[in-house]
Amino acid sequence: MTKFEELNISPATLKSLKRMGFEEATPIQAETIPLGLANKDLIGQAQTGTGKTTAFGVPMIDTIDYTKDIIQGIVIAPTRELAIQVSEELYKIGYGKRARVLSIYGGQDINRQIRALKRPPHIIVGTPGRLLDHINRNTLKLDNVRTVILDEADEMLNMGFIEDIEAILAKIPEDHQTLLFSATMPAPIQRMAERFMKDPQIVRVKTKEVTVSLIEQYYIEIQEKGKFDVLTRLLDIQSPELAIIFGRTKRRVDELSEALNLRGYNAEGIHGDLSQAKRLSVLRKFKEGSIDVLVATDVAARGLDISGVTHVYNFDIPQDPESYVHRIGRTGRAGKAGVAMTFITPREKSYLHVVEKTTRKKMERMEPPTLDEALEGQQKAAMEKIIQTIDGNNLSYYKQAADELLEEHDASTVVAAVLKMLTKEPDTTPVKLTEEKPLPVKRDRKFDDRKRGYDSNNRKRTPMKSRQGHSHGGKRPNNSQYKSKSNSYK
Ligand SMILES: Nc1ncnc2c1ncn2[C@@H]1O[C@H](COP(=O)(O)OP(=O)(O)OP(=O)(O)O)[C@@H](O)[C@H]1O
Ligand SMILES: [Mg+2]
Repeated sequence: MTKFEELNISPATLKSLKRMGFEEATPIQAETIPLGLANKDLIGQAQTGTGKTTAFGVPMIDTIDYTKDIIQGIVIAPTRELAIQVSEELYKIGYGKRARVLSIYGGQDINRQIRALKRPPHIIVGTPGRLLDHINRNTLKLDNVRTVILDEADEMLNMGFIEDIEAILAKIPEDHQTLLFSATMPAPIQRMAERFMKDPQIVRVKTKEVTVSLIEQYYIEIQEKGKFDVLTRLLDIQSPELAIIFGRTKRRVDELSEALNLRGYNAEGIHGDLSQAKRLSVLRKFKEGSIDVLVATDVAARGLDISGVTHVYNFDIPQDPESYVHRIGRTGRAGKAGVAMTFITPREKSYLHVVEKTTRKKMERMEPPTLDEALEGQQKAAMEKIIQTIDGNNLSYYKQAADELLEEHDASTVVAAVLKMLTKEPDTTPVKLTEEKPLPVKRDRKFDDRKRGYDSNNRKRTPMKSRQGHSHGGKRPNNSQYKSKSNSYK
């Protein structure tokens, strides 16, 4: 492990990092911070949740001239929520230096942004479209920018933002430094990226696997029709602290979150058709834990860092393997463990293989839990609740009533009744879920799948042809498989 003190970081920034509670640099930080400080162009690839934001944030913060109120650094990110999150992290890293960081993104009042830009920040963080909008209105001047960061670079290039990015880069002086970061960097995208870099250093943290080893990965082969009941059983058995469920389309996300609410789960959806205010409020509630299930399209797949996400469910398998890597990477962050479950319809089996080939890791097959197993899981959760309440040791007020009950019934009957009350029995409230058509059968990965059909929010995948098949035997779930372990950076 490398100490931040060994990396040539300024004392003010070292202090900020301490304040953030970071003790040692993660491998990607140890490798890229010195290169970034030495003004090198670089491509940094490391697994999800391993601290890439700080890896690019520290050199950016430490190479700015704070005597000047001009924009010297720009970070481009694919989604609004990510732009906000990155700007917050940069603010924390730059706290010691009193760095001023501003995020500008679509869906927010442009006049407010224009007013904020009147006193230029040191660093601007934004989404490509809105940045370009300001450039075209002449409200954003980038002539003094010397560091450009593309976070989730592969996603932005893949999503067809290359022209926007090139138009932004055209407004920045030639001799700027460019840093690209992502957990995934497919070769064709990397070649495309290198077009606008100078002799980039490529830093790949050497690990066997693309995904984080602390994430247990399972798949369940299941017919489209059976997905929802199995999902609710899994939620009951696994009782995640916070869970993210990814669906393929916006309609899917709406229907799923409504269905989950009907069955008594505390869920809300997030996707690109919601107002920005709604997107932010859903995310805030999820972070605070006032909702514990977030249903999302891939708009939430990249970069978002929400502590407490113990489980990720791919209700629909993603269309490309990179998306899988990022989706499941919303759990298992910063040394914590996580569980990822992926539903695969028999027709979509080929996608499983494509994902496994890319991640170089096999997902473990799991049989859908039965109703009995779900009930057992519920009972176990109820028992845990009772034990926690006993440990809380605040029971004196209830003792007399307890003694009265015990005079008339034996102890095990009383406890059984309490368990029954605390157990959520199977709920068969009807829900509406439009069947999603399976993805087209995939033979090999040739990048033809890259021409994805995005809507105006650059999110929606083109719906494809459909068929269903059969499922067969495999491993049965048991509760121990579902538990997350906690761990720290080694
Ligand atoms: N040196 C460190 N020590 C401890 N925690 C850290 C350190 N660096 C970053 N973290 C924390 O790790 C978490 C993940 O960081 P970050 O979001 O930068 O990951 P990432 O590599 O960008 O992931 P993704 O690929 O999903 O975008 C954050 O909560 C961050 O605060
Ligand atoms: Mg990141």
